[in-house]
Amino acid sequence: MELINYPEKQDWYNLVSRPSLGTADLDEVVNSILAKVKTFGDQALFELLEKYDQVSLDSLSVSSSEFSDAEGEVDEELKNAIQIAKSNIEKFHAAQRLSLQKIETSPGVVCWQKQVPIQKVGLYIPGGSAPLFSTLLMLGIPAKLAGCPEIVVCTPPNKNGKIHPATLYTASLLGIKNVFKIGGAQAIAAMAYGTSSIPKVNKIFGPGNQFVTKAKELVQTKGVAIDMPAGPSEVLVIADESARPDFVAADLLSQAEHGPDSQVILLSTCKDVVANVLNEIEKQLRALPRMEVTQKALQNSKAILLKNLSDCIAFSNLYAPEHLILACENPSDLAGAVTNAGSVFIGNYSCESAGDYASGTNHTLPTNGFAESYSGVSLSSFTKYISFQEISKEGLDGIGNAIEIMAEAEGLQAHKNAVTIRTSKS
Ligand SMILES: NC(=O)c1ccc[n+]([C@@H]2O[C@H](COP(=O)([O-])OP(=O)(O)OC[C@H]3O[C@@H](n4cnc5c(N)ncnc54)[C@H](O)[C@@H]3O)[C@@H](O)[C@H]2O)c1
Ligand SMILES: N[C@H](CO)Cc1c[nH]c[nH+]1
Ligand SMILES: [Zn+2]
Repeated sequence: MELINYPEKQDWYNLVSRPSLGTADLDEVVNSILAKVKTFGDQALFELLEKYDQVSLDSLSVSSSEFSDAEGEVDEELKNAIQIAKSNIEKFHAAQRLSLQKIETSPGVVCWQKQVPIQKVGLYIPGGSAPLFSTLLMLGIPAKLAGCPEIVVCTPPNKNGKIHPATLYTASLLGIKNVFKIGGAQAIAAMAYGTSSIPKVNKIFGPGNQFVTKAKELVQTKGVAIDMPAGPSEVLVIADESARPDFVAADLLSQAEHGPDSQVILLSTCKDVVANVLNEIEKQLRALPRMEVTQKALQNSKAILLKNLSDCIAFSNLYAPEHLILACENPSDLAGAVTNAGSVFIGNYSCESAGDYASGTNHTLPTNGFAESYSGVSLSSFTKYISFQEISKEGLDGIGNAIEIMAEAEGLQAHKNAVTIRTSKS
């Protein structure tokens, strides 16, 4: 991790940039994948599976026997853990249901909204370097709670053409049957355009690597909605003297192990805290099975000394991290000053992994600074709000003149007439 001592505020802008894996032609590669899938459908998907996942398949869909085999392959301990996570995620997301009221804005003018589930949703479950079945809980649970009638799941198969049994067990637990063996930009293209095997959807959800994230960005301009840009994982920790260096190091490593393009940031006002955390990272890193990938992410990562905690929060708000951990003496005070972050973890015992798996919050979150303008996935991500209004004759009499004046001022006579024709003949 690069150590940076007390940078000047004008230099902060250079410090918030995220690493890229250096695929200069990313747009070109992804555009070409999208075009192939749009033109050749399933045939392109089979070819791209061979090219990028080194697997040759006859069918893209997961069969019912694969679902039942998976049930037997997941041990009871993991099933129980998944059920605990499911229960907490359900509780947190069910509480997000809104009670929408009818509002009489003027006498005789009644307006209201109805929450309607998006009819066809596509869930992308990452599986390149790790099978993230937890992501299926994070997307499948709110999709089911919202009442989305058609749920399509795409996830990359392993070299034997199989989906991880825990992913299939989780799908069964949630009552999701449409699971397809396809990953990367090609999976996003399939759900955006539809192929003979994979249905076209209205909105695509889910995190992924740079190919997946770029594909989501490109298809959203072509008629399909997306949740948000949810790319390589990141965490920013603000640690003061009360922080435990071993805990902070463990949290930084937990996000660094996601991939070489992940980034972790440590902010502190105390030299000793930074030195102790960096020592701990070295110690803990050596024991990690994904040491190599984690080390690469750490090369993109920074430990920054700042003058005071209000500078730490100001830097964090500029960085807009996917995850923010406040390992500080008075974390609640700092939490109140957060304006940009995907999800915030308060105090020494709120480890980021808790939000990844089982506390109940959603782990599909905006990265790369997009927390400035996007929220993470929630129940409302799976619904649309349709507005309704019912206006009586008296109601229109009451607001008609205002409408007529405004329409005339905009030079839109037909708009004015639609009111006048109703109100002038009474
Ligand atoms: N922001 C969030 O909410 C969040 C949540 C979970 C995971 N993540 C991130 O998701 C990512 C998962 O990435 P992953 O790679 O493990 O899995 P992935 O499923 O996103 O991508 C794997 C697919 O990428 C395609 N691919 C691989 N190399 C390619 C190439 N050279 N050209 C074109 N396509 C190629 C392959 O088809 C493969 O199936 C990680 O970066 C992780 O940090 C983010
Ligand atoms: N930290 C990831 C979001 O950036 C989510 C995840 C899933 N499994 C482990 N972690
Ligand atoms: Zn994680």
